[in-house]
Amino acid sequence: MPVLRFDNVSKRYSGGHDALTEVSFDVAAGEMLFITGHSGAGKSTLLKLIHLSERPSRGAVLFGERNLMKVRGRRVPLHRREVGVVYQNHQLLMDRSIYDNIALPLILRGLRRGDIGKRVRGILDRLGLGARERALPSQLSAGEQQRVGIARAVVGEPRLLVADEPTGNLDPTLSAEIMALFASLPERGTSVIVASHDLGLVKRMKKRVLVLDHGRLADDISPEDLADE
Ligand SMILES: Nc1ncnc2c1ncn2[C@@H]1O[C@H](COP(=O)(O)OP(=O)(O)OP(=O)(O)O)[C@@H](O)[C@H]1O
Repeated sequence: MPVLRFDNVSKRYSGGHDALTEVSFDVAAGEMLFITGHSGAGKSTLLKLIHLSERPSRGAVLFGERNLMKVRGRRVPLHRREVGVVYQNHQLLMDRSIYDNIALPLILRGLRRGDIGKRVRGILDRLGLGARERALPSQLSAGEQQRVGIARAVVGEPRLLVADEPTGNLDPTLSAEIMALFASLPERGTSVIVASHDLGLVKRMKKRVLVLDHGRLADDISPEDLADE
């Protein structure tokens, strides 16, 4: 069963603008893919439908067997536990330490302190931030802050990670590092969807690419086809 299915999804914003039109695709468990397209093509809107910041106007978004149309009220935060989100502006709590920023989702979930410590330190070490856990976000570089945002999104071991232009502000070396980190998540059971308009980066990763054009799915390119270009 796919981890995610878009079934003929359209999204019209209240002003009457069609951001997505009849978009259908599946994401397999353990798959990583990119969504690309021009500015305004609908990439962010598509991701917002997955973590329920927006709702489709027509069609269905299925997360495993869950029809997201039916997820309302108290069930929204429960759904979001299974979907990690990485933004370009990582929205860290600037007055809390790196450790606290990453631990927060686990504290909210009521995990035991010992378990939280193990998980947070594990992810900090993997991201090369082990020595910085007591630092404040303002004491870190932009790339380090972005890694903290990613750590926070993956510390709860979500089934799906969605990232919206996650390397937008970063230099090529850091972008490559972050992409390598994303690419390592599927083997740990997390599927990954990355929206990016950086075509060079998307091509280098050699993953499946969905191309949006004015809200329509214009292409669904397999990694093999990318390699041939
Ligand atoms: N809240 C909103 N209300 C009305 N229109 C919106 C809203 N959010 C986005 N749009 C419009 O929907 C279209 C798709 O926007 P979206 O942000 O999904 O595109 P995008 O591909 O992510 O663009 P970018 O690469 O510039 O971030 C755009 O024309 C945008 O102006």
